[in-house]
Amino acid sequence: MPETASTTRAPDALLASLTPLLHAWLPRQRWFAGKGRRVTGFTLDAATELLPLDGTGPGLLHLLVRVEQPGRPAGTPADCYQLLLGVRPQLPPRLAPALIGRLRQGPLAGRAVYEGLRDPRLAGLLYERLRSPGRTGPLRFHATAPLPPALAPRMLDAEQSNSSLVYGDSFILKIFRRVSPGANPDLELPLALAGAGCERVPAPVAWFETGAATLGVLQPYLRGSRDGWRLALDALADGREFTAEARQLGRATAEVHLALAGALPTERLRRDRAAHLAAAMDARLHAAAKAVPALLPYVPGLRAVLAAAGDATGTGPLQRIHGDLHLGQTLRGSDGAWAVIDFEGEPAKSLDERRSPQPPVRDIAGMLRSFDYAARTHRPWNAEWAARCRAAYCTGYAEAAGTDPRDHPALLHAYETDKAVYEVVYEARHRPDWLPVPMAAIQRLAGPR
Ligand SMILES: Nc1ncnc2c1ncn2[C@@H]1O[C@H](COP(=O)(O)OP(=O)(O)O)[C@@H](O)[C@H]1O
Ligand SMILES: O=P(O)(O)O[C@H]1O[C@H](CO)[C@@H](O[C@H]2O[C@H](CO)[C@@H](O)[C@H](O)[C@H]2O)[C@H](O)[C@H]1O
Repeated sequence: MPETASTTRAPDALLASLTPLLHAWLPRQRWFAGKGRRVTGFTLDAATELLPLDGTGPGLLHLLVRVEQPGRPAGTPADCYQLLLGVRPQLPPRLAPALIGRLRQGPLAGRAVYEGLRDPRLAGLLYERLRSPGRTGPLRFHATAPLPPALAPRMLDAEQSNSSLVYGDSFILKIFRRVSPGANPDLELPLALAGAGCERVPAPVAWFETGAATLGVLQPYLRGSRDGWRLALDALADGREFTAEARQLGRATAEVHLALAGALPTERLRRDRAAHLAAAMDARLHAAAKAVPALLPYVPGLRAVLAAAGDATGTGPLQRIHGDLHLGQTLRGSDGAWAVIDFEGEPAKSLDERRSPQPPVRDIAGMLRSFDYAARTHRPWNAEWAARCRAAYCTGYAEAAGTDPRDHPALLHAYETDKAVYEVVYEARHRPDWLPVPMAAIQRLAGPR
């Protein structure tokens, strides 16, 4: 498809009219990463009309908006978010829950602005755009193979860091919400794994980007699969073991690690790099204790545990990893095979940090924490259930990778601690009711005070 110049006219006037609506709506979105800090203003990086706004039918406006908030470290840009806004003269009743507000000024005054992804007509248009590679204004669309036409869209209602649309139960499109310059690992790693013939990860079939940042990825939808978190909770509720599944999951993790190490550059873990990793954990702990003072009494005990990462040399090379592995990032198909999804890494970390080679034990620690999470959210608490899952997972990993993470217990503890610290901040920001879950781990990992 030839390039179509669809950058919106009068972007400043448009932003001025949208500003009051965004002030009220954006901070309430689950995917808004700047929670707890005031929003002081917006600036536009790009505004693209994927469907004209001034017609009698719906318009689709693609925005990359920077959100100004106080407390940003000097020299770092404001966070940039991707928005897909529907604009209609009248909003049909079925779209009422998607309403963001009505424009009060400017040439489009009176029109309703709404979450465009909730409108099947606009979500369908986005899919059709992905089917025909090419450019629209600053947006570039790519596809690896021809895609079937006209698949009915539905937006997922999962509590997510991004937003996803399922098309006809055949494909799932993830729209990244906070976007940063650089290849998003959620496109980069699945593409590399597909190239390496690893079948544990759904291979991207289309994506769009700006040349600087990845904006969305379309992958096959694993119909009939269930995620590991749900399956683990069901097993707990039914009083069932989950060790066979955990062991298979350990194998799947090892296969993904081996494929990533084969497909992308690795680094030898030298003493200075290990010291740097330990210092970064220490810095994260201090930042976390500042953000969540409940951590403060545990800081001395936790620091001692984290220091072990400084002696990590001799535990294998650094490599690209998943970066935020937990049960919710795994899907078990009807054939019993595990798949791994969402290679974006921890949403709060910078893209550079998420793309840097890491010890694979970080992922293992993430999954071990997840078994603990599942057991902790179930009543009565069943610590032994989690311990058996954790052991089975490590056994499975060792069978496929040839190295057992339990051979380096101090390192494993350090990474579990780092993950639990991350979780404390994550829960305090996003789900305060869940804070006791990682705090229980913090108490255990910090040892007696
Ligand atoms: N390929 C897929 N097949 C089936 N379901 C999927 C697939 N990819 C993601 N999902 C579902 O979508 C949800 C959100 O996807 P995820 O990549 O974890 O997004 P986020 O980064 O926003 O958390 C997952 O919990 C999963 O249930
Ligand atoms: O899936 P995301 O990339 O959005 O990851 C974030 O949200 C997760 C919660 O949805 C969070 O995971 C934590 O809670 C899970 C249970 O809901 C648990 O299985 C994980 O072990 C625990 O870390 C994840 O940390 C966060 O980055």
